Amino acid sequence: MESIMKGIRDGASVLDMDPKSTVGGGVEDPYGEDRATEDQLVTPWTISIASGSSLLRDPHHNKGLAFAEKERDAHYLRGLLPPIVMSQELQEKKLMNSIRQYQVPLQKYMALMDLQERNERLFYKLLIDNVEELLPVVYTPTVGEACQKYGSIFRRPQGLYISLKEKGKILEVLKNWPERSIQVIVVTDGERILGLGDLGCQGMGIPVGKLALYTALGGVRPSACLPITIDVGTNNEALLNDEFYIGLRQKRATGKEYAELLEEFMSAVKQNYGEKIIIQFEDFANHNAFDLLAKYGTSHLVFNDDIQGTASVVLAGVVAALKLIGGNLAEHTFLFLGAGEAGTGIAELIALEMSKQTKVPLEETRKKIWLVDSKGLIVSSRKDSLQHFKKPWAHEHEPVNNLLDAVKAIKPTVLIGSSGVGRTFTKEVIEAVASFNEKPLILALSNPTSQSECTAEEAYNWTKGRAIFASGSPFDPVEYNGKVFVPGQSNNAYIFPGFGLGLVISGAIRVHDDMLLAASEALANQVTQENFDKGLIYPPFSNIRKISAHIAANVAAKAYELGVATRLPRPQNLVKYAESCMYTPVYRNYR
Ligand SMILES: O=C([O-])CC(=O)C(=O)O
Ligand SMILES: [Mg+2]
Repeated sequence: MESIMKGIRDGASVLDMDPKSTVGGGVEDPYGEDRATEDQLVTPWTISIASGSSLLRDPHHNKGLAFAEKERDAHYLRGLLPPIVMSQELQEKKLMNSIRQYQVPLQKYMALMDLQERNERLFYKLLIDNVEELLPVVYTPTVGEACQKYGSIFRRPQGLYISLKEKGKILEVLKNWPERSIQVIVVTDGERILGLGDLGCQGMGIPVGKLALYTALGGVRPSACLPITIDVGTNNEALLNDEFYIGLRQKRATGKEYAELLEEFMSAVKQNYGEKIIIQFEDFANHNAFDLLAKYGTSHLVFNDDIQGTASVVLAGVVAALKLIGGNLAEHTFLFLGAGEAGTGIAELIALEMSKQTKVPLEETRKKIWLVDSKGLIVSSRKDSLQHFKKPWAHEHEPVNNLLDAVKAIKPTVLIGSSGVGRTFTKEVIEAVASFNEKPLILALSNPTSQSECTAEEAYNWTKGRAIFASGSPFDPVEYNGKVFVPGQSNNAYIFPGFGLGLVISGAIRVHDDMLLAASEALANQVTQENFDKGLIYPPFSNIRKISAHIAANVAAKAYELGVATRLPRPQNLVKYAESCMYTPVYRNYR
């Protein structure tokens, strides 16, 4: 009972098409009609999909009760559905009602994952229309808990698992994935999931969640997104002893064995998908993250979200915050707690921007930025024993062995937490920062909420309401002295979906630091006076698709300028073009 359906697989295909054409042409029809003419509808956009009960089980095409009478006739659905025909809007209302009944966030997460597997368009419609409410469910903090319990809540695979068992066969494994035209891969090896540590194979929740945002926030087609978890074992004893653990039951492979598997993976990906495939590294441990980025940054289109995405979002927040705290970027002094991927990545991008603004060499601008790690302030006398990514931050200073003393010695105007360790911005630390800043900028970036360096309430209380505060995971508004303070969310979710879209629409083949600066600039420009008046340094997520289009346009423009864009000719109006390419989850008509 196969029926041929002529139409676009899931709406606008972002790449390889003419924006004026309605076929794969990026222009989404708000009414879900495929208006293309018959002869435009030839392969590759003519597709064959299941009908009847298989159609109801195909999440890409299933519309549930929204199948119209004619569709029910044409696709053998008569009798398989109750008589009512329900609009997508009413389905959305019904699902939001039921999700709101759940008290436990993990139950909401599971309900949403079930929906994604049942009816993809409805899932994305919910996520897009209710982004502020649902982001904390499909993303941080709930996705962290989901990863911790992934074995127990596992129902169906949502991405590709590549373990040591697949060594020598990775290309074949990639070919097992049902979709062909992949544009973005998010890959993790599970060693540093948010600030929760080594969750091994159960890290899969992260690529799945990140890619859901690629679609909902950045408009990349769901069928172009591929979540991958590389399983080389785990050093997490609790997981190794958990009877429901889904990964390899062995200690992590390292050294040559690890490098060879990654090498095979990287070349198989390029061989299978070509050089324009985006590979986003996510939640690798420091010791692998920097090396992988350096090794593959010159041969592949790679992007490390924790180093580069986080850097770009924080730079945007800092630049926007200058409107509230005053001064130029180079006039500020930065102190970080945490000198890993996020800390050093952010520090470097801030130093780079300072250097561009002031024409002062990078080696000099770096001196405005100080980092504290588990052993204290990073200073030149520690240089020999430092990991390579910390060395640029080893400035001349006498040793200081804790954060509080470092705050007193350095007197930062901006305090940034990138440690992965919760509650490390103590009352003394925050009070010290507040003692020499009228408006201290405090960013507690570690995720999920349990790992945040301080809470929003602490930041406002301990600074007597003077802090400009943002955190990686969301906090509710706080009332202090009769005034309501709305904390911002400084999370790479603002950046990577639009950044990726920018790479896709320009056909970029490499990521360059200037593209990260371009993304930051676009995001900072989206903060309105109304946002500033509320003390916000980021625009609300409710506008994220517009924000992503602006980020994409700025990134694409930079890719053209740098000569790494392959999609020619360059579209004139890149913002409009980006918008026109974005996937929308409105149901298609199958008639
Ligand atoms: O996933 C997030 O919320 C941000 C991020 O990349 C991380 O914390 O590793
Ligand atoms: Mg991450």
